[in-house]
Amino acid sequence: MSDDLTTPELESESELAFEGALRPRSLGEFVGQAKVRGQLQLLLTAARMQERTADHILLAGPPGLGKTTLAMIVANESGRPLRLSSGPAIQHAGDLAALLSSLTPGEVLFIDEIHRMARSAEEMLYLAMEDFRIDIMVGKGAGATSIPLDLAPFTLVGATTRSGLLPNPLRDRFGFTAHLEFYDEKELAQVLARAATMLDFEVDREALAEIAGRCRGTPRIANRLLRRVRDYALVHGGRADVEAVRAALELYDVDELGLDRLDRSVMQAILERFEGGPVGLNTLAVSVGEEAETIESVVEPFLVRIGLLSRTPRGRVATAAAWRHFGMPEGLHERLHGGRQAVSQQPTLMDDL
Ligand SMILES: Nc1ncnc2c1ncn2[C@@H]1O[C@H](COP(=O)(O)OP(=O)(O)OP(=O)(O)O)[C@@H](O)[C@H]1O
Ligand SMILES: [Mg+2]
Repeated sequence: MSDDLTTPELESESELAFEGALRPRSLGEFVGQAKVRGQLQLLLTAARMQERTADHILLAGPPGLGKTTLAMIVANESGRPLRLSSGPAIQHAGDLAALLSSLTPGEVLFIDEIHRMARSAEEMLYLAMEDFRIDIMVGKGAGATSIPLDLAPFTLVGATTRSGLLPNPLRDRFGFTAHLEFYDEKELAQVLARAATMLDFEVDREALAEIAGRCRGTPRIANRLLRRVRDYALVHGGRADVEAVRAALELYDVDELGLDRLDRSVMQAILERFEGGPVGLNTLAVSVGEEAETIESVVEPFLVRIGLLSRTPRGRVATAAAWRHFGMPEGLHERLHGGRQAVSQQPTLMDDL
């Protein structure tokens, strides 16, 4: 399904195993994010020189950009064991107390989706991060007492796709926050070249560039598309060249901008049925037969990012780039909007096309 190919979230167990095999294991192998890599390198080196645990690290950014990978690299590079947990698994302060009190000195604790942890646990975590100490409540009501418990020093690595949802006191207790950015096409081509080598899959350089342009700035999608192209080359027995990439991805409804079927039907609805907009979210959702929530959180962010759509107070509006990409007659657009002024004039990725 095309939807599966282009969602940035992890799709299945088999994908998890596939990703595990391709994950870079050191900062040196990690492609792109030069700024974050430099910052982490410094932080880890300083900790090593002073023989202490590294500061707590928050990794923030959209799905599939390398947060889990970096957490593993932090443990690897500092030569410490890694303990994995996640926000949804910490539903009570007691869950966190059990986890924290079982850490060995210097361990790296990774809490994925940290914004989904229970409130009561968050408060316990503040103290733990700051003083390596927690207070355990014993008993109930008037007879309740708190027993302080010292913890082994540890490094917390938190990951979140929604850093805005983290309470400030928690955010402030991280010594360093890494904001991961979408990757450019050159970096994605490097991610792909590395993965192809590891998979022992021979693929033309131009073919890699062609895939890189279609993976929405996201290494996870890059690796996933590479897998489909590999299938295609295997079944059709030809070279893994640009033609094979085009044919394979056309089969899966991923176009040259990385748009999938739903992205296209949203854009086409705005252009064809609502004459380019503005159109309200709910009207739009009904017209393509999708939940408004899906359109808003899954479809629109990418369309906005690549400059096909703008969200205005009056509703969703197609940009000039959208009219060009979908091949609407220029004249029609002009007639409807009285010239280009009516639409976003911000320079976008699309303007390079
Ligand atoms: N900088 C990179 N260089 C090479 N491969 C990468 C890079 N970043 C991510 N990848 C690959 O992309 C895949 C997804 O990365 P990862 O699981 O770290 O993303 P994530 O940010 O944790 O996503 P989520 O928010 O869904 O948990 C991994 O298999 C990894 O191999
Ligand atoms: Mg992850």
